[in-house]
Amino acid sequence: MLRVLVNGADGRMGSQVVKAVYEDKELEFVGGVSVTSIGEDCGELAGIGTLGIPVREGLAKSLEDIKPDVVVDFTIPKVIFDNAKIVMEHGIHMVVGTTGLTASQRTELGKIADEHKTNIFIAPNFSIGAVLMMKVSEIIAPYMPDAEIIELHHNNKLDAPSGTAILTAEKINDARKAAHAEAAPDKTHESLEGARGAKVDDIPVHSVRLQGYVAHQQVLFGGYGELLTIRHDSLDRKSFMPGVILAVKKVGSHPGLTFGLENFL
Ligand SMILES: NC(=O)C1=CN([C@@H]2O[C@H](COP(=O)(O)OP(=O)(O)OC[C@H]3O[C@@H](n4cnc5c(N)ncnc54)[C@H](OP(=O)(O)O)[C@@H]3O)[C@@H](O)[C@H]2O)C=CC1
Ligand SMILES: O=C(O)C1=N[C@H](C(=O)O)C[C@H](O)C1
Repeated sequence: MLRVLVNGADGRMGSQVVKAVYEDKELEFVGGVSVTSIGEDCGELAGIGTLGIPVREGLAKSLEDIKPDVVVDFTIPKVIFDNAKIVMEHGIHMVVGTTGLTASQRTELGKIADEHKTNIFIAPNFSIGAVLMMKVSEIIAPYMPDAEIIELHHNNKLDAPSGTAILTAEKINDARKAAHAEAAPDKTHESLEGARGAKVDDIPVHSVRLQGYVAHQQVLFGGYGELLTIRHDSLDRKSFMPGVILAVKKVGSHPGLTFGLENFL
């Protein structure tokens, strides 16, 4: 049995992960940590006890007390780098779903993993449909290099653009560069700043935040007299759980840093 601790256990994603770990016969849920609460062996999922200590200290203390095999983190972009560092310094494997890590932070975390002979897996999106949306976009990009991304999320999301949109744009950019394919120049002058979205590389990304959405993305490719649109919708956070559970089971056998769920499929 792999012993799993969930950081951000009472969040929208963390609470789903707690349930998914509970329900898996090969995994043991050994504790949950969040800002307001920290506890061991949450018999009743909602009843995590409070220690009343700062969350950073709370994470370190729970690692020392509980000694999990794997920590899954779904917290907030501001703290994820520190969280991952603390976990790996304790020699524990880490699965990161929290968005916001830059490429250089990921590289640094990879080095820390190597130093401590522990493994870290990071994925901006754990849903199979989103992974396929990115894969298909990579395949299309050399043939239709003009692309824009619209990502649509619930209004409580803290970051924009989404981690998925950034990774999709990077993959499209890499694929069109490798094929020496170029997008048409953008001739538009913005009379209102931001009208053309944010640019990841040269790819415009538009972020929508509205109550009612969960997690959605459209990748729009334009061609000569034609359009191709790829759309993915996560309608329920359960869509991320098979990917999270797979990562928890595989992280121990993949040394150092692994980035992206496609590496485990
Ligand atoms: N990779 C993927 O497939 C997915 C990634 N995400 C990403 O996961 C992250 C979490 O999303 P979501 O569950 O919706 O967010 P929530 O706001 O619902 O949950 C955040 C959790 O983090 C805790 N938290 C808040 N501040 C801190 C802090 N300073 N230190 C430690 N923990 C803290 C909260 O504790 P408390 O409740 O006590 O305040 C809560 O448990 C986001 O970055 C999001 O983009 C989301 C969906 C899928
Ligand atoms: O905050 C969310 O909800 C999500 N965040 C991830 C992202 O930023 O890409 C994954 C998914 O889109 C849901």
